Amino acid sequence: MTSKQRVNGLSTDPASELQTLRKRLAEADAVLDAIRTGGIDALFVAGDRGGQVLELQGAEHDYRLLVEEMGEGAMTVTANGHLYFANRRLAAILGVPRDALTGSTLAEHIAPADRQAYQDWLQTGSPRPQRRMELDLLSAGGAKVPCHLSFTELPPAQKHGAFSVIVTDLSAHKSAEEAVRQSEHRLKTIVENLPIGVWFLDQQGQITYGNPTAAQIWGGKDFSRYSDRTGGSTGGSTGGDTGRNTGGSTGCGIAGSEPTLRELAVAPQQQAAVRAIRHGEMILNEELDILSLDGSRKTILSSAVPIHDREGEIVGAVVLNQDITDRKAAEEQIEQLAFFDALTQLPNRRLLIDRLGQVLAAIRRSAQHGAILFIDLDHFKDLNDSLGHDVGDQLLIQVAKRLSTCVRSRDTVARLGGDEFVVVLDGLSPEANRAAGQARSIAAKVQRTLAQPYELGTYIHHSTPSIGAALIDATEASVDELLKRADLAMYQAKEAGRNTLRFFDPEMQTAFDLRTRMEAQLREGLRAGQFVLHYQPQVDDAGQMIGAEALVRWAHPERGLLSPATFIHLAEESGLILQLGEWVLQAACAQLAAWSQHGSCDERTLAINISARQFREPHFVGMVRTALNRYGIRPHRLKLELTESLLLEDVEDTIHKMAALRELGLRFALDDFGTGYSSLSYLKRLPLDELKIDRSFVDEVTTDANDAAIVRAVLALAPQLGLPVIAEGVETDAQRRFLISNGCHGFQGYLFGRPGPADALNGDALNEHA
Ligand SMILES: Nc1nc2c(ncn2[C@@H]2O[C@H](COP(=O)(O)O[C@H]3[C@@H](O)[C@H](n4cnc5c(=O)[nH]c(N)nc54)O[C@@H]3COP(=O)(O)O)[C@@H](O)[C@H]2O)c(=O)[nH]1
Repeated sequence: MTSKQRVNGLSTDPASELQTLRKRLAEADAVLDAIRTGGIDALFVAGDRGGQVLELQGAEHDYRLLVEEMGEGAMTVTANGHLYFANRRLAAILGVPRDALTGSTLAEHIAPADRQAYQDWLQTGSPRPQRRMELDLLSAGGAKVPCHLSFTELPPAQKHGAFSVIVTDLSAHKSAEEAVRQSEHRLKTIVENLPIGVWFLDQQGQITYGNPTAAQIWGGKDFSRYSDRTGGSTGGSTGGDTGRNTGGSTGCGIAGSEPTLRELAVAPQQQAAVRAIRHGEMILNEELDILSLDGSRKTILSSAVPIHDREGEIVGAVVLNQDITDRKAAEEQIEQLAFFDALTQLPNRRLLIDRLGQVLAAIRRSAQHGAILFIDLDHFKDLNDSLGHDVGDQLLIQVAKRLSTCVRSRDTVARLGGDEFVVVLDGLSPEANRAAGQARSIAAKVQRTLAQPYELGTYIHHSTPSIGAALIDATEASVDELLKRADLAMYQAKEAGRNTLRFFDPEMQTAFDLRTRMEAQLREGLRAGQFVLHYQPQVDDAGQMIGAEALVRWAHPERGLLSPATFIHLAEESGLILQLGEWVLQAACAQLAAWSQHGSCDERTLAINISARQFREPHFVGMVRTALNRYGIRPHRLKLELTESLLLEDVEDTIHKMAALRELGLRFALDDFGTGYSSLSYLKRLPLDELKIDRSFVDEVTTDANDAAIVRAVLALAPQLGLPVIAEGVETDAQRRFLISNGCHGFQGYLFGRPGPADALNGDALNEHA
């Protein structure tokens, strides 16, 4: 900007002269100020012979430019606090035009709360000391602008007591600082509240920070105290290993010279932090068992990451600890439940199969032998039934303990369920005979040990085991097959009179293979609908058909029509009888429904055989009810044939189920009567409708006096029990006549008709023998 001012000559009037002088002095002052502040580039000095223009140049001009262009605000202030110069930057900071700043007081630009500090300095007598202050200035809109102000008194030659102020706007700096502060706060809040223990360690391994979770994990309230007294370094040993992978992996493990800390520690090379600091290793999720300061044992996951400075030097480490004690306990509990029997704590079937797999693999490598002992307690069921399951459980627990004492710790003792136990022996002789001898002597020991009396509460119990043994060799037999072999041998032991040992042999193997094949075929047969029902008539003494017995047949695709004698036993053992029995029930109901369509057959009853396993099924009653409803059968037309042994198996269950079925309207026949040991008083408790004299008595009833006597006795007794009798297996007319003469009115046998398809039931044929 260019402006020119003129200095005029003086007037001669003293009063006006004084006034003019004053005015001129004020103007001069203003000019000088203008020169100082850069408002003037050139000066016209008037003289007698005109005037002269003086250009303002040089250092002062440079300084002025410098002050104008500088990035800081700058002002000069009179001794009493009025601004007489402000640079562009200051005007921008305050948002006030420069002209408006000149003449204003500095105090009015300072926020009220900060004014006093400035006032105090202002009132210090001249020369004032240089002073720096952080104050909030006020912008034109009244907003606070955080600034740094540097006050410097100007040399007295310039203006007495005047001072300059350099103003730095701290807004950006402050908000950056605030952002950093907030970020730090956020981070700290996160770290303090993390459910993971976090440690910071310096290069000496001293703890510089530990969050509350870290303290909690290690049972210390304030871990920082350990860092004060350690004097320890990463190189220092901190104690020995206290157990399985036991160790301190945190800073306290490194830094501690405290006895308690020594207890926590393990060999330094095991400590994650030490390895991170010493070797720059990054360690992730090492599982460690620790002893924390409060004495509790914990399992933690420990990770450590080295911290580097800008030059890449390791200056410490950050360690993370996660307490997984509860998780481990839960995992162990799950494993316990999944792999161990809850009653005896022995390995269960699943774990046994796994161990057996390992033993088999080892045997294939080593050419040694192993053996499986399949142990079943004799008459265990009787104990359970008579004294209750609690007492039975006590026996099983004691058996489990005794078994474990009979074998080496490397052998496996498992409980399969019920009263079945399995012992797996490995490391037996490579020579088969010797290995069998070894297995035999261990089995004998088991037998002796289990035969000792048991104290079951106040009761002394005697129990014996039946043991099946199978050698494990390097052949291709699978784990399942090996188990089945031992199982089979155990059944042989049972059949041999119990309390004995039987070895699986090759003949058994052939039978076993056959059985396995048959079982698979049976399963397939059921799936493919290969079963049919044949019907054998039951007649009265006039030869009139009163009903029939349904007898299942297997239409085997290769072997033709098979008698149930060849497969019922296997179906029962394999459990397939449940499926087969249900099919028979449905097919019989369907047949009864079909007969209902023909008025003459409408009153026929149909007897079906029920196996014990089927009858014991919890859903048996419901299954029968469903079948009756499905085919709309009048229940009294269906007769269930139950054997004596079935009825005696679990008396209470039998009575309960029979009563439920009787309520539905079903009828019952006692099959094979005379072959068992039924007590008559007991039979009276059962809701029976009919006795079937077993075919074995009928067979020789005319030739064998004993059989004749038995049959007579049964026929004499039955009316007293209120039960009609059917004699089965009647093949000759002589047999029929004997039976009729002794009061029998129901017959079944080849004499009246062989079992055959439904449409072969022929009333005329029956009448021949009437
Ligand atoms: N759980 C189930 N068991 C069933 C079922 N079907 C049959 N069976 C049982 O299988 C066993 C053998 O039955 P099967 O070969 O059919 O033999 C029966 C008759 O054919 C035979 N019988 C009948 N009359 C005579 C005769 O005059 N002589 C002679 N030698 N045999 C004859 O007797 C068998 C009937 O026995 P029973 O059941 O005891 O009345 C057999 O035990 C059947 O029970 C089934 O579906 N489920």
